[in-house]
Amino acid sequence: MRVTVIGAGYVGLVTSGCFADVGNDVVCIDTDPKKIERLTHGKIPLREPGLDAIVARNSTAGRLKFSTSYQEAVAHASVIFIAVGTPSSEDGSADLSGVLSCAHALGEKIVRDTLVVIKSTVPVGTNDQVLAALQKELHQRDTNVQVRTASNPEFLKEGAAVDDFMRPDRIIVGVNDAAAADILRALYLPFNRNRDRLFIMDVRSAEFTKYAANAMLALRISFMNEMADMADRLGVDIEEVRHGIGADPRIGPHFLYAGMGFGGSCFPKDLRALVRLADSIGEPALLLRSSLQVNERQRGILFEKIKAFFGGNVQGKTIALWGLAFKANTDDMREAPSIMLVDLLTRFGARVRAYDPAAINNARQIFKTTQGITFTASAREACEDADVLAVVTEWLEFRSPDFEWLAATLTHKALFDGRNLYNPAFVRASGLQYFGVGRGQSN
Ligand SMILES: NC(=O)c1ccc[n+]([C@@H]2O[C@H](COP(=O)([O-])OP(=O)(O)OC[C@H]3O[C@@H](n4cnc5c(N)ncnc54)[C@H](O)[C@@H]3O)[C@@H](O)[C@H]2O)c1
Ligand SMILES: O=c1ccn([C@@H]2O[C@H](COP(=O)(O)OP(=O)(O)O[C@H]3O[C@H](CO)[C@@H](O)[C@H](O)[C@H]3O)[C@@H](O)[C@H]2O)c(=O)[nH]1
Repeated sequence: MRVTVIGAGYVGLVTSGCFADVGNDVVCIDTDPKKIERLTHGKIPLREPGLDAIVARNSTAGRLKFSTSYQEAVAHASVIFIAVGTPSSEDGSADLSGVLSCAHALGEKIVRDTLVVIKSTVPVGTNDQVLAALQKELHQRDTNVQVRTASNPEFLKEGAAVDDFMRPDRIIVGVNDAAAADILRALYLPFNRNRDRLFIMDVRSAEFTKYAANAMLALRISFMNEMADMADRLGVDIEEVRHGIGADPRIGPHFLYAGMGFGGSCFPKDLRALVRLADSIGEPALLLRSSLQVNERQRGILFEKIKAFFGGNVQGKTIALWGLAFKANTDDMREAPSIMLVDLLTRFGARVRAYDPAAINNARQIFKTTQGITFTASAREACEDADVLAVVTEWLEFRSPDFEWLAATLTHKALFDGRNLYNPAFVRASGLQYFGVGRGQSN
C-alpha cells in the first residue's frame, strides 16, 4: 500500500519505518527542512534502538522517502497519517495547532479521495475539527474530492518503540465508516496476524482510549510513589511491597516502580490535557489532578533527601549525577525528572557533575543558562571530586557499579538511588550510606 506520514518525530519515524518494513511504499514529510535533509542522508535525529537500521534498509530499498512537500504528501498516497506533536498549551490543554495546520495544508492540496488518519494524541472531538478543516479547504477549492478521517492513536514506548509497533499489545482504530475500517485493517494485518489485537470502535472512544491508558499508567506510578513516601516514614521497603502486591494478577507486576515521578513527552502533558478536557465539560477529575500533584512532589524527592543529608544546606557541595534522560534507552529530555533536581541543586549553590550515555547533547540545550553544571565523559569521571552520587536514570551501565570504588572516591560516601536500582544492604556493606525511594528511611 502507498502511505504518507506527516511528522518525522518519534511516532512519525517509527510509523514510517515499520510500515515500510512490511512492504508499504512510504513518504514521510516534516516542516523542519534540517530534519528532512539529515534523514535524507541517513541521519536519524533521535536515539531509538533499531530505528536507524529500519530507516536505513527501507531507504536503501526505495520504500521510504523523506520530503518537506505537502504536494508530494498528497500525490503519493490516499492514506495519510498525521503524527505531529500535540504539546501542552500554556493552560495545559493539548495544543492542536500542528494537527490543524496539517489539516488545512492537506485540504488545500488533496487531489483524490483520501483517508486522513490521526495518530497524534488528541482530545475527544479533534477528528471532527480536522474533518471540518479539511472540508472547509475543499469547499473553497470547489472540488468534489471526498475526505474521511479516522483515529489511530499510538501506544509505543520510547526505548522500545520499534518492537511496540511491530508487536503491538493493541491497535486502536476509530472510524466513522466501514471502508475506513477495511483500509486500516489491511494496513495493520502484518502487525496483527494471528494475534487479534485490532480494536475497531467509534472515533471518540478511540481518542479517549489513548488518554485513559496513559492516565491509568500515570495513576499507578503516582500511587506507588505515594506508598513509597509513606514507606520511608514507616520503615517499610517499597520494593518488598511491590513484589507482594504485583503477585496478585488483578494488580500485576508491571508499572509499579516508585521513583522520581513520571516524565517524558507523554504522561505529564496528556494528564494535563485530560484535566483541561474534564474542566471543559464540568467534570472534577479528582484522581487525575491528584496524580499530577503527587508527581510534582515526587520530582523533588531526591533533592529533599540530599538536602537533609547535608543538614539542610547543599551550598558548595558537589553532586555526581548518573542519568539525565527521562528514562533509559532514550536521549529524550522532555519533562525528565533530572531537570528539577539539577535546577534545585544549582539554585541552592551545589555543583553538579552529570553523565548520561545518550542525552548529554539534549541536556546541554536545556541547561544552557544553568550555572554550576558540568558534563562528564563517563560515569566514573562524574564521581571524581564529588561529595555524593545521585542515580536518576536506570541505564544498564549504572546497574552494577563498583561500590567499593565509589566509597573510596565520594568524599561523603553516600549514594542516592532515585530508581531503587540497588540492594541497600549490599551497598552499605561497601562502606556507602544508601538512600533510595521508599526503602524505609526518612533521613
Ligand atoms: N513520543 C512518544 O513516545 C509518543 C508515543 C505515542 C504517542 N505520541 C503522540 O504522538 C504525537 C507525536 O509525538 P512525537 O513524540 O513523535 O513528537 P515530536 O515532537 O518528536 O515530533 C513531531 C514532528 O512533527 C513535525 N511537525 C510539527 N508540525 C508539523 C506540520 N504542520 N507539518 C509537518 N510536520 C510538522 C515537527 O517538526 C516534528 O518533527 C504526539 O501527539 C504525542 O503525544 C508520542
Ligand atoms: O513503574 C514505572 C514505570 C514508568 N515510570 C516512569 O514513567 C515515565 C514514562 O515511562 P514509559 O511509559 O516507559 O515511557 P513513554 O515512552 O513516555 O511511554 C508512555 O507514553 C507513551 C506516549 O503516549 C505511550 O504511547 C506509552 O504507552 C506510555 O508507556 C518515565 O519517566 C518512567 O521513568 C515510573 O516511574 N515507574
